[in-house]
Amino acid sequence: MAAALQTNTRLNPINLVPGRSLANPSRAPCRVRCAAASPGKKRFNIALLPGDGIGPEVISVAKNVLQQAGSLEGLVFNFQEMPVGGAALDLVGVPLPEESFTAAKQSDAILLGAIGGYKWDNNEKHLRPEMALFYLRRDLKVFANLRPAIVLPQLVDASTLKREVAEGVDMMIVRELTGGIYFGEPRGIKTNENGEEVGFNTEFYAAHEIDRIARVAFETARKRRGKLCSVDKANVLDASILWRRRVTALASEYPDVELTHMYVDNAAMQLIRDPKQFDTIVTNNIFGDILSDEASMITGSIGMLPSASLGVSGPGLFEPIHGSAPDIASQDKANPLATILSAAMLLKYGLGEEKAAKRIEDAVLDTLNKGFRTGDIYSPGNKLVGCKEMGEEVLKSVDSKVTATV
Ligand SMILES: NC(=O)C1=CN([C@@H]2O[C@H](COP(=O)(O)OP(=O)(O)OC[C@H]3O[C@@H](n4cnc5c(N)ncnc54)[C@H](O)[C@@H]3O)[C@@H](O)[C@H]2O)C=CC1
Ligand SMILES: CC(C)CC(=O)C(=O)O
Ligand SMILES: [Mg+2]
Repeated sequence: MAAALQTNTRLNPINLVPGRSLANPSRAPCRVRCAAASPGKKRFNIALLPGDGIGPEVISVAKNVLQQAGSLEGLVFNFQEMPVGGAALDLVGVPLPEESFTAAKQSDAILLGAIGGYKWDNNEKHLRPEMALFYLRRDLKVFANLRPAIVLPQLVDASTLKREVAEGVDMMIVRELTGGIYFGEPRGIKTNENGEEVGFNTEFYAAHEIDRIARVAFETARKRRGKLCSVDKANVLDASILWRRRVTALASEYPDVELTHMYVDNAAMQLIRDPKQFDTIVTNNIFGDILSDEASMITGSIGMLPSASLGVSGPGLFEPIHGSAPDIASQDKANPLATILSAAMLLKYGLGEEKAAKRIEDAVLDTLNKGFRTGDIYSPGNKLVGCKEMGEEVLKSVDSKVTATV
């Protein structure tokens, strides 16, 4: 049963392992010093950014799982919890306080819940909670966002697609995260010469931004099934024309990877028609945002999809792909598995601690095997649990695995 998630463990993307950064030498001495203080132990600083809505609920659960899996592998975590998003706005009036950013930047890895909520929806743009996400991603320079979408055998029936269409789906969406229309200039709302208000954004990509995400995607595909589909809108968008040209030019460096191109509207359709045709997808910021939400439903729920955001140096940012789900916040209904699996990605991609990551992945599968389900992935015959209980069950599975092997 572990096979489905293990597929994931083959995905170590090139040398994008932030925990090994030479550009942040402060971390290496810490590990040496702490290892000396407690022999056999490695110590890591983890920034926890719970955020809003269901964010604090899923982070609290994932933190315990991370701590437990780590401790079984001799890892000691020093957690520093900081406010971001609406929580920070309420506390100090800005979505990303300097102290929160500094704590994140100086950490070995960051685990984030989710940001946003009705309360702040009418704030001016620079005072919207979501700006914290954009500042974090931009200023941490985490341009490569890996979003694995795997239909676990235990959850085939939770998929909204027919069993024969969903079963066996295992894809990796490589989303460009720090460019494109979410960051492009000019943008704004202004009044035009006719006195009418106009809103505008700019889809902007420089060649180097396309090349670096394409390389991550080629390397990722190379370690998987060797198939890369680049998704764009090159029939109408200039930025996509450049995107396709640059990705195509790089293909000769990866002769072992089969490159195809697809327009995003077709890709949205093909994901539902025949998702198994996809192995690795590379796409821009906005298309990756949308297609990964779509892909999540193939796996059963948006509450199942983790993500890793990586740059060439500095800490990685790990978060579920879902938002703050204000409609179910504070009701103990959230599925924490996406965040728990993000913690596994943190261990694997952020800290290079694959064994601890596998403990979490196995524990998630074990918990699902035992039939525990939150409402979003529930099907008759299983045991309906809330966020906390799901977390407790995963924790028990992390522990029982140890008991079994001792
Ligand atoms: N990374 C982040 O922090 C993100 C933040 N947002 C923000 O979150 C807020 C809500 O946005 P929505 O568009 O409603 O997207 P959302 O992802 O928060 O929720 C969409 C739907 O999925 C459900 N859902 C999400 N996560 C779930 C989980 N773990 N377990 C069970 N059900 C879950 C929600 O209940 C809702 O019905 C907004 O303020 C938005 O800007 C949205 C997406 C990402
Ligand atoms: C605030 C949103 C753009 C964040 C989001 O939806 C995402 O990164 O998936
Ligand atoms: Mg999104």
